[in-house]
Amino acid sequence: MSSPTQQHMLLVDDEPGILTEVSLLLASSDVQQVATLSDSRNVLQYVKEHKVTSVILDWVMPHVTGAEILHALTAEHPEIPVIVMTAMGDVETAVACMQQGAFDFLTKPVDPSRLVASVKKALQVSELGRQNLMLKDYLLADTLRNPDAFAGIVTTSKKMRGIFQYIEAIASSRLPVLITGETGAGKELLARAVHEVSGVPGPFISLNAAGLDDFMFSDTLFGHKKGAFTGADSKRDGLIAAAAGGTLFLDEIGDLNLASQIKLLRLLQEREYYRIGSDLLLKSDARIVAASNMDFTALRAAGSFRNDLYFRLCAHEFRVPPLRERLEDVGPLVDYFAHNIALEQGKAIPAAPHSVIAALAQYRFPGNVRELYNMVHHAVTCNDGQPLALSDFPGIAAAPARPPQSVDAANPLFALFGKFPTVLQVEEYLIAEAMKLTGGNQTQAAELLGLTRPTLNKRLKQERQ
Ligand SMILES: Nc1ncnc2c1ncn2[C@@H]1O[C@H](COP(=O)(O)OP(=O)(O)OP(=O)(O)O)[C@@H](O)[C@H]1O
Repeated sequence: MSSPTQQHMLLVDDEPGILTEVSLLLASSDVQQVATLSDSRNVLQYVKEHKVTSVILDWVMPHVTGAEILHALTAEHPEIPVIVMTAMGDVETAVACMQQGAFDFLTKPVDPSRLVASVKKALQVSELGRQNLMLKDYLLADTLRNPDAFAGIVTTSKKMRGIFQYIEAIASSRLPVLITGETGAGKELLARAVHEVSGVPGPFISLNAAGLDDFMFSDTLFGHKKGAFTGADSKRDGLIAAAAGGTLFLDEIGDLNLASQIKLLRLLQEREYYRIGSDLLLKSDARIVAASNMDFTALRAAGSFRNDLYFRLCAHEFRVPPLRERLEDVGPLVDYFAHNIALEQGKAIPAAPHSVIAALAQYRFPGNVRELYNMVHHAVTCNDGQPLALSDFPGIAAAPARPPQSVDAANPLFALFGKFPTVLQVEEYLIAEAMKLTGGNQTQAAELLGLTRPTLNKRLKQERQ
């Protein structure tokens, strides 16, 4: 696990030898910022004056005992996990510690790997607690600390606003982020916002994993040594090296083959990798942000995505809602796109009448914001500065003046589409449902739909354009 930022451990023991031994052990295990105190009388004052994220506490000490300190800490700072360390390995002491709210109980001499595991867990819990608090503050205050990072994302949706706040809450964490959501919904745009908000000095580097076999993935991500294979005339640094100090965005991660998944898991766990053909172990500090439009529950159940990799990737996770779940964004997005496209084409900026927006809001947008952009591009290109008209949007029907009642209400098609759908709309709906049901597996989806895989693939590509 990569260490969370802003960690600050406090180690309390009256034996200086133990303080040195444990500090060295933690430093060699990537746990930085460990303060030590040998006089238990100073502990509570220290915690008051410093932002301590976790405490390791000796139980038997002169002056103030571990039990007294634990009691005070759990009462005044319940957010700080306390690990108790004692030579008294009896069950009664262990039970007393845990009942008083200790996070963990270790007996001396302490097993180093057990101690490191416990400390890392405590820091993780403390970090999650801190993020929860920040999240709560943000949600209650409804303000953004870094609005510029979201400037290019047009939205008036509360759901999207909640995502912006979540991104700010996890800004200082270096743990991976998993972004899910349908194609064209804005995952990459939000991944860039994660990068911007985190304020890291390095670049945002993007790699699309779709269609890459294990060799291509490894070569692109990790690079190769000169002479590693026929044609490797010179050394190549991979994208992970280019992302040093920054963010590596792995798009379409659900498509990654199983062999590459193992290599990515190693990178996430150890933050280490090898170039192809090289024995030299290299380190990476890039933050990983991954995205996919697939359903991970289905992929994991089918065995095509490793559980351990999934749990590493989703240390932080959010889903971008499809456009049809935030139809309030259709109007602002049409205005924004029409404005930009008209400027690009040197035309007067066309107005978008309410009737056009209302008609668009009836549509399901399987291709989401990308599809809306393409529609507006077509409309502005065909139009000459006049207000946009429904005829500029082929396939979009006028919104009914009044919601259809009586006969229509009983018809399941109306319940699904809000109006009688076109053949094209039904087809797109069926394809989207089949893809959802099969977790994005095109072969299985084609079977369900009674199509061949190439035909389905062609239709999906047409939808995306
Ligand atoms: N809220 C938004 N405001 C402005 N532009 C947007 C917004 N959401 C998406 N876009 C634009 O729509 C297009 C698709 O967005 P993006 O590439 O981020 O989607 P995606 O979810 O990553 O898609 P895919 O799964 O196909 O990779 C991009 O051109 C992006 O700039």
